[in-house]
Amino acid sequence: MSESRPRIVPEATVARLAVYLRVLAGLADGGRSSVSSGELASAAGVNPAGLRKDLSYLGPCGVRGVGYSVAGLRERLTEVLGGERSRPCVLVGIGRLGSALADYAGFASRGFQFVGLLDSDPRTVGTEVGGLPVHPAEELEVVVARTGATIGVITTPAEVAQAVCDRLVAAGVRSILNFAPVALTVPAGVDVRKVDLSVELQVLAFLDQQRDGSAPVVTALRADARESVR
Ligand SMILES: NC(=O)c1ccc[n+]([C@@H]2O[C@H](COP(=O)([O-])OP(=O)(O)OC[C@H]3O[C@@H](n4cnc5c(N)ncnc54)[C@H](O)[C@@H]3O)[C@@H](O)[C@H]2O)c1
Repeated sequence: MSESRPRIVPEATVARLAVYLRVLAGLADGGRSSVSSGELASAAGVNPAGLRKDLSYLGPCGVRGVGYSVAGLRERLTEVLGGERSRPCVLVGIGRLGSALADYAGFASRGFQFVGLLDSDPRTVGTEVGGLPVHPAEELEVVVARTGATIGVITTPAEVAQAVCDRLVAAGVRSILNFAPVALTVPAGVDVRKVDLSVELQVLAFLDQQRDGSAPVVTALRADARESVR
């Protein structure tokens, strides 16, 4: 009985599955029909054993000696990651970063559609970014209810991010992507992912230091630890 229970996919694996999907989309655009595990692993920046372990969550999908069908694996990953459904997102804080995100067309092609933009600055409210009008921040609950947004993206200053998050959650949003440099507190049942480019840069700086032998205390990270920071 226990064999039929679905395996829980760890969050770090989900993030890597999304990277494989992006790599496969690029290969498909280039007209490729198959890819070896070595090539896919290298393009995704992981080791082949890690790739095979990650893909084992999808069930059988590769053919020994042939590799993976680009279309087949892409379809399976899309299905598992829920990318077939369009996900409506609201974006709060339409400043420099928020405007750049709202104006980026690449999210829609991956199934993430901005459906509502909100800002508290009267100079920004009423302007259009990426073809959408910016609504006053007070309308957050109305916009979430009207659009059925399921993901809230926060690009406000850190001081107000928790309050914005609380309002998104109270309005029924269960997935938050936070760019503000603050750890948000959310009730059980709500998922928060934090994006922090400075952490990524710090990791790169450390790996660079380690490569040239000037890392001060930790001289080597275990291979699996290196894997988990990617
Ligand atoms: N995660 C990263 O790697 C990364 C990179 C750059 C910036 N940031 C963070 O992203 C956030 C935005 O940065 P920015 O440079 O775009 O700032 P910005 O000042 O240009 O934009 C912030 C916007 O939020 C709006 N705002 C303020 N309070 C609000 C509220 N209560 N409700 C709705 N809107 C509100 C402001 O009017 C402004 O338009 C900051 O927290 C910054 O630290 C993160």
